[in-house]
Amino acid sequence: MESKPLLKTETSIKTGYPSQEVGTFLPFEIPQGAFICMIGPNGAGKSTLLRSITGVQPLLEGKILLNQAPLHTYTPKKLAQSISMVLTDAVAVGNMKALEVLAMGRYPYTSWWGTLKEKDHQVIDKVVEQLHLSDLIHKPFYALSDGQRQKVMLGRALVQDTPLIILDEPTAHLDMLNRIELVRLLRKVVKEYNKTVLLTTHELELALQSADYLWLVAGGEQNHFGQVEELVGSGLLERYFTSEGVCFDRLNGTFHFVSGAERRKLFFALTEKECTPAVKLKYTWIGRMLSREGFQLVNSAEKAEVQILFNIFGEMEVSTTLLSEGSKRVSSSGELLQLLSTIDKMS
Ligand SMILES: Nc1ncnc2c1ncn2[C@@H]1O[C@H](COP(=O)(O)OP(=O)(O)OP(=O)(O)O)[C@@H](O)[C@H]1O
Repeated sequence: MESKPLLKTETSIKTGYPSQEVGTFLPFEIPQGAFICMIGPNGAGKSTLLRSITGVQPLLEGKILLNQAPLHTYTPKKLAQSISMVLTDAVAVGNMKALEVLAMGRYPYTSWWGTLKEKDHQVIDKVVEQLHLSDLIHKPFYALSDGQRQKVMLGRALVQDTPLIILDEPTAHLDMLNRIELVRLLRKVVKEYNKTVLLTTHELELALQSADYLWLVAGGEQNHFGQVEELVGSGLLERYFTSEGVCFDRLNGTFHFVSGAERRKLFFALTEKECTPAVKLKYTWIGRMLSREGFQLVNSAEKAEVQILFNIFGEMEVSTTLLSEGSKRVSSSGELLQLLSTIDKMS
């Protein structure tokens, strides 16, 4: 049996401010137990939509239902028991210990005095165990690293024990390993505890690899919500990001950033089909680097202004009529980029 949606709209909604309309969103349904990544360019309206979903910014049109009830009918306490928010900005908590920051997550359940009961301590202890926070909780919050703080803030959201957890750019200050660790943790929260996690990110590949649903927020009417496979399959992602100066490789699920400046067409090929895996690997990654740098890789030498032949020793013969000597040999990606940049300046 289909479970009831956690969050839904019955009609289109409009987000924005009295001074400015920001976005229109077609009716959507967000299920319980889903991992959703919201992506889109700066200023497109992601934070505004999050503010509307958390009840901070009233909608200009339409209404959002949270567990079947309109959001505006929720008391602040009931809302805090339903939605938790993890912000990237530094939180002002003075000299508080990490444990005290965690415990703040229980405020929607405590009395006016904030006294914790047995049940509150049990919830906190469980989260400390789940997130392996025991080494951190007795340290002052300000003395933690960005990654450790992020983990404690996620812990606070879990302590708040809400069906919906919203995170605004949670990976912004994290290194690669901590980003992967955080995403793994969030997916665990979704799958094991049936929470719905909604986060904003500018890391498209990370979103594609981890999300069940994507929310593309491009502003105005250009907003789409759907399962990752649906959005990729329909070509929407490709169209959407091509216009943003990014090429999307549908098969690999990877993005190539296209530089604004027009760069040359290159024919980049292996001289021999049979070569060692190490040479193939170097060839593949140099090809990716060239795309990333904004060169257009074409599949025939006739269409290209520069030809780069990659031999079995990992060396590259760069030929173009623009070079006085006709061709030049380079062996590293750095040398290749330098030569291509020199060629760029030649016409
Ligand atoms: N309090 C406000 N009053 C009026 N307009 C606002 C307010 N806050 C944001 N805006 C405007 O709303 C639009 C959307 O901003 P929003 O912060 O939602 O974008 P965003 O997608 O979250 O951007 P980013 O990726 O840079 O965080 C922008 O044009 C912004 O200037």
